[in-house]
Amino acid sequence: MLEAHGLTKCFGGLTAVRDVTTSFEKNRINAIIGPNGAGKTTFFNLVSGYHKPTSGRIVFDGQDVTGLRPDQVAKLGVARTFQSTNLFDQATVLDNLIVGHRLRTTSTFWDVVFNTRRLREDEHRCRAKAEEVLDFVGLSSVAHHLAADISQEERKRVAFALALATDPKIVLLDEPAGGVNPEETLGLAELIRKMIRKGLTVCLIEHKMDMIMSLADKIVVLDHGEMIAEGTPAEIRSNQRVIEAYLGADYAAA
Ligand SMILES: Nc1ncnc2c1ncn2[C@@H]1O[C@H](COP(=O)(O)OP(=O)(O)OP(=O)(O)O)[C@@H](O)[C@H]1O
Repeated sequence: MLEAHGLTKCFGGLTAVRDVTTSFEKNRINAIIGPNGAGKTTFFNLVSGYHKPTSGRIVFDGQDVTGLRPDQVAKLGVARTFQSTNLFDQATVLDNLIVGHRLRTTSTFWDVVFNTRRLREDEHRCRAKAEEVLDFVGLSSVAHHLAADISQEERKRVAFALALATDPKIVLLDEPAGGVNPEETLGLAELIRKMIRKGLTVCLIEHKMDMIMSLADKIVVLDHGEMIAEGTPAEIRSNQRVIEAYLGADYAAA
């Protein structure tokens, strides 16, 4: 569903992603792991159009999307979350979702001035979508709370909801369980499984190895921008190079 072919990104003299070729299958949970600075977020930035690759190609759903803008990539069905979720803290959770969705509707300034039927229909659609995705991520009960008042774990769920509101085919999650406790991490892992049951494809970056090892169908390991391994969790945890570069002896297969 998503393929990288010889993907490379240089920032001046630094090669953040170097000649990465891999693919992520439809309706699977894929993970990218590796030490800090390995190039994981840069890989997401390339795939979602935020950075243009220095060389290489990206193919999504059979279509070459190399060099497309973020909005064009998003329209094709690629959604992403960020390590930290910026919300309008003085607006409710529901309003944050509605605003996120409103930016993608077709009504114009004049529709607002004349309160046209198109505007009212757009508003209705946005609200319905916001309520649907908040229900999906389990946040209906805090829909009317101010974003400033929700927990870190709830912010993570709002990030998922914002991504899901775009009706994506694949969701790229950048550290979805960063800064949340172990019990909440299990809850977020369950939510990711629910996304798969809904037919979505997921690719996540995460440092929480227990979560990744129990969740991922496929793991790609980056180190200094290079892909040093790819495979199932069992293959990755017994890979000597990965153990040395990142996992340490704790995760070596018994
Ligand atoms: N916009 C940029 N300009 C210059 N250098 C950058 C830029 N973005 C990333 N880098 C550099 O590219 C390298 C890879 O960074 P990246 O953020 O992709 O790593 P990462 O694996 O996501 O790390 P972490 O786990 O800490 O989030 C780092 O050396 C980083 O400083």
